[in-house]
Amino acid sequence: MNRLRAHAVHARLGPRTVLRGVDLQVAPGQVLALVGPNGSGKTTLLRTCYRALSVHAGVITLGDDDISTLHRRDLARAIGVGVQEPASLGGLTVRESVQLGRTPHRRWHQAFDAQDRAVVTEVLSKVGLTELADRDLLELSGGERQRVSIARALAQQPRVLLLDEPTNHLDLRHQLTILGLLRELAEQGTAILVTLHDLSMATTYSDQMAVLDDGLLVAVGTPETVLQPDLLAAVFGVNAHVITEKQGRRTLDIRGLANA
Ligand SMILES: Nc1ncnc2c1ncn2[C@@H]1O[C@H](COP(=O)(O)OP(=O)(O)OP(=O)(O)O)[C@@H](O)[C@H]1O
Repeated sequence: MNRLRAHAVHARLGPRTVLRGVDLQVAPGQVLALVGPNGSGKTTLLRTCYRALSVHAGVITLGDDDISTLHRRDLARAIGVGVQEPASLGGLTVRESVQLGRTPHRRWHQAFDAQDRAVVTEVLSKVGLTELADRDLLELSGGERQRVSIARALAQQPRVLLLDEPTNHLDLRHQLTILGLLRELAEQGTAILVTLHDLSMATTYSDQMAVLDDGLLVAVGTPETVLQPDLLAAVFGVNAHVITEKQGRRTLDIRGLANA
């Protein structure tokens, strides 16, 4: 029902074909990390998944529904999106901005109620923004803005969460907080598709990884099956391998550049 799936998706930006037949699915309870070099098409794939960009060919489905046929409000209720905040977005406080995540749950002109406010307060606390709740967005650092964007998506309480580089600009403590939150949400049944540049974090925190290279999906599976040394060298140009500890925890041991 809440499975998000890309079927043979092609996407174009201007004259360029950026996605070339991508098949991918993320199920409830799963964190799927989408990784790949700069320009491989990660953001583009994410954008097709929340209809910010139309597919050139193929289809994106949520359960049995083609997302292009869903009413905007139904799509917004089902899919939460956290992307980089534009720096110039001011005139709202952090709390007001996060509260906008509740909009799909309200009728037209219906005021936010006590439940909305409780959700917002909880989410602000989870991402460490309680102290900044009344600050104008213009007065935030890059990492703080990033957490506002994530908080707004979480306040939506979506069944599917799409996040583009959520750990960008975040200090290590906040990176671990956010990735821990994603694990918590997945355990509660949310389907999570997240783009990450940090392969180590992706290895440790995801259930599944998908590797995009020049618009093609070249591998999908658990981090240890996907991140084979040959793939890490060919796609990312690094000499690295996954270590699985006895307790099942995975880490990526990065030795350096592949040809060094
Ligand atoms: N407006 C545009 N017109 C034409 N090509 C574009 C446009 N925006 C991006 N591209 C190209 O599309 C390709 C995919 O870009 P995309 O942003 O999806 O990659 P990405 O994997 O998210 O990259 P990064 O890791 O650098 O964020 C890149 O080759 C990029 O140069």
